[in-house]
Amino acid sequence: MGLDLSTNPNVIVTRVKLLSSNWFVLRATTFEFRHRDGSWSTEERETYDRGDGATILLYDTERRTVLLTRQFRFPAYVNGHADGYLLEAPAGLLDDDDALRAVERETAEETGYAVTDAQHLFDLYMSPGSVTEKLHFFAAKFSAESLTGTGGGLAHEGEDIENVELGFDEALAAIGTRIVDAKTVILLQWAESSRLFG
Ligand SMILES: Nc1nc2c(ncn2[C@@H]2O[C@H](COP(=O)(O)OP(=O)(O)O[C@H]3O[C@H](CO)[C@@H](O)[C@H](O)[C@@H]3O)[C@@H](O)[C@H]2O)c(=O)[nH]1
Ligand SMILES: [Mg+2]
Repeated sequence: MGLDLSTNPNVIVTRVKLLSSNWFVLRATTFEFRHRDGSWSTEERETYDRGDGATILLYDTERRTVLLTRQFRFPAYVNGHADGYLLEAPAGLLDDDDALRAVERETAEETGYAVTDAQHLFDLYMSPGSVTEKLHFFAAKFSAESLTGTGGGLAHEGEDIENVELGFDEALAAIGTRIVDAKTVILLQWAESSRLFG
């Protein structure tokens, strides 16, 4: 993957080396890169490819709350987050589904809520220096009537995911302290800037 890239004439991929495919795929790619002054240099970049993902802000405007999840994230733990538990908007990898279907599936798996009317917001690269993933952002209402399952995540994947309903103002105030997950911050700030809660 990568040798066939041709949409940018200033980039010629010459070598793709598979470094790991233990869980997802880590590659080292060598390419010739034409700089703005016309000179060429040889560059190498590692890319971690987990496919794309989708995430969603579940909101209840009447009760003025959002529904987040809490789960253990080893990469955050290893990088200094004391207990490794993060508050996050529900999210997951697309696998073979389109983004809307994937976000409905992940919301059900992780929270137990059935989402049918998700609004697409935008698609963003979350860590473009090293991770290929583009994340598709959505928002949808949730209510007691749409709680149809148990949530919790997939036990056979080792997931143990808890629902955490927070007041919207409390969630906004927690950005940078209790809430340090980028996709979640983006969704909360989208809700604020679009005056979702008035
Ligand atoms: N064995 C094994 N399992 C893994 C590994 N990495 C992840 N998993 C398992 O695979 C599950 C993937 O769950 P998803 O819900 O599909 O993805 P996600 O990790 O929640 O990803 C979402 O959040 C990320 C962080 O914000 C986003 O990067 C991503 O786009 C997506 O939205 C994880 O919960 C974990 O159980 C690994 O290296 N080895
Ligand atoms: Mg997930």
